Amino acid sequence: MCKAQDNKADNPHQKQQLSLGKALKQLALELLWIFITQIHSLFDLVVDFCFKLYYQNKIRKVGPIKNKLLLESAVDLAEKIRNKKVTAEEVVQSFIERCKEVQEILNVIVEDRYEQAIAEAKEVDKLINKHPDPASFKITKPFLGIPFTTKESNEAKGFLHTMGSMFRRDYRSPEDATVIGYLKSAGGIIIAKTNIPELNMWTESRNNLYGQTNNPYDTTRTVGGSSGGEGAIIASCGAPISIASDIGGSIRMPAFFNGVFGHKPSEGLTPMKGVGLRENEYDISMVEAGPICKKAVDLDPLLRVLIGDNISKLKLDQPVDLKTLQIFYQEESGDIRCSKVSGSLRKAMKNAVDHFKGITGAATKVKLPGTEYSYRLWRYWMTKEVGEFNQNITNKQYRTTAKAELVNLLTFRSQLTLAAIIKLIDNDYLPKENSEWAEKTTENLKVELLNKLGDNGVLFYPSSPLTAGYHYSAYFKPFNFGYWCIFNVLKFPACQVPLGLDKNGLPVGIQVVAAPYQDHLCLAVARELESAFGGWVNPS
Ligand SMILES: CCCCCCCC/C=C\CCCCCCCC(N)=O
Repeated sequence: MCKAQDNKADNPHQKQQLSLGKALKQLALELLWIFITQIHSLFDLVVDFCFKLYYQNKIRKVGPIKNKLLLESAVDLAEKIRNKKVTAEEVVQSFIERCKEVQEILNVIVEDRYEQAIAEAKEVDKLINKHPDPASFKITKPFLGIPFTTKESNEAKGFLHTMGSMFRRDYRSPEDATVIGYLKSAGGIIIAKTNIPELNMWTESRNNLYGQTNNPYDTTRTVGGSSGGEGAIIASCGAPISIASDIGGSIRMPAFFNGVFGHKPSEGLTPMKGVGLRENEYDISMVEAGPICKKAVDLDPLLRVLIGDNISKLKLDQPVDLKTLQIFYQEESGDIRCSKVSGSLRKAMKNAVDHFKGITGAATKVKLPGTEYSYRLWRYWMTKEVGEFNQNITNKQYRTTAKAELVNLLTFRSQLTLAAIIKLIDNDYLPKENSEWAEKTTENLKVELLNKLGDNGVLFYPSSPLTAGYHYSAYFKPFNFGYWCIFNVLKFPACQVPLGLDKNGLPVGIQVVAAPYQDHLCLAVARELESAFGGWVNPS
């Protein structure tokens, strides 16, 4: 038998037939792939057309910015406050006024503490006036007098912490999440909390307590999730900086849909107590807290604050020579569940790649093995996270099921959002992922990407196949968030970088990914892309 096979392989005619068979199989697979993506694109077009019909003439935009302070970076504002060129009170008051102005259109703030924030700003001004060396606050309190917001799911003392769930509607936080405490210690003044999806588990920020948040570039569009309120408030200049969190794209997705910067740091850097329902600081997890801001210059100082003593794990002080950077880029994940990457987002990627080719002389196109399973891999690793969704969704009052909630939904008794019920269906009815396959595929992908990036490489990866969709349209494209969640699976740092607007006036951008603990590379590239393409664009 063996001999016969050997003979077969030795025969050049047979060899030719085998390779012809292989080539035909490859061709058939490629044709099938083209067919599926075309059908998918057609489906997306039809969905989009229907939503467009429904939402036509309903677009509203946020009003113009009259106060120039709102356009500045937090770093510049903090410097001006320290130099007494402007008071903390004036800065805080300016952002509060803007929050009130945009709230009516965006429905972004879920709770505020404007009066206390102004009182705290006055105390900051007193401190600066009597201090012999206010410039020294640059080191000890780099954000002194700077207003900030955070998502509803991050605990902040005295604020509601409902997680967007009817089951927690009266729960108030007795303490700050550790990261919130860090930013307060660095001089930040919390002014408000913003909207999220129920339990942070959807790609739009809508829930039964606070309703739906609108995109400042086009109010008929989503802000993304789960830090959707943060993306919208930063883009519309209601706050200069914010603290968000990301287990499946929750920093980068809203940053992308709202045209601002957002960084998910490397694994295990930010303390997690009080972020969502977490009680421990450094459980092994895909989640990280991180900054959202409209100016790239704010990413680095804010990241330093949020990681506390873990700063020694990063090389934030190491200069980055962009000319010697190795640039890799991938154009599609290859996941047939996802929409095809749109023309405007391909163009954004090409612009970024071409710009860096001009600096480094080269950029290498890649297709990483396993990105076609992004959602399935994330789904598997979610089973290793602390807490069970079916329990958490009722605030642990009882363990619910998809079946029970579907019955409740049909009899108008459900307290849950449709998004939460979809997640229950996914948990209860779709087949579990094979652990051996998931772990091996993750490991292969990780090794492959690590080998490429080393300690001086970055990967440009699409943020998403599509720009911000119409409200509710995410139900028809639930898997597109695979483009973000794959970097939670890998636990690599990833920075969302805005690259202007498309022809519909919606933000475009890319993700910049580096190997673990090479966050400084992501941030250096983000600053370069901002200076080349303009970064955040005023939505008004
Ligand atoms: C009709 C059943 C179809 C089931 C399809 C389910 C597909 C998606 C399920 C869940 C998507 C969750 C998206 C979570 C995004 C969270 C981002 C984050 N918190 O970092």
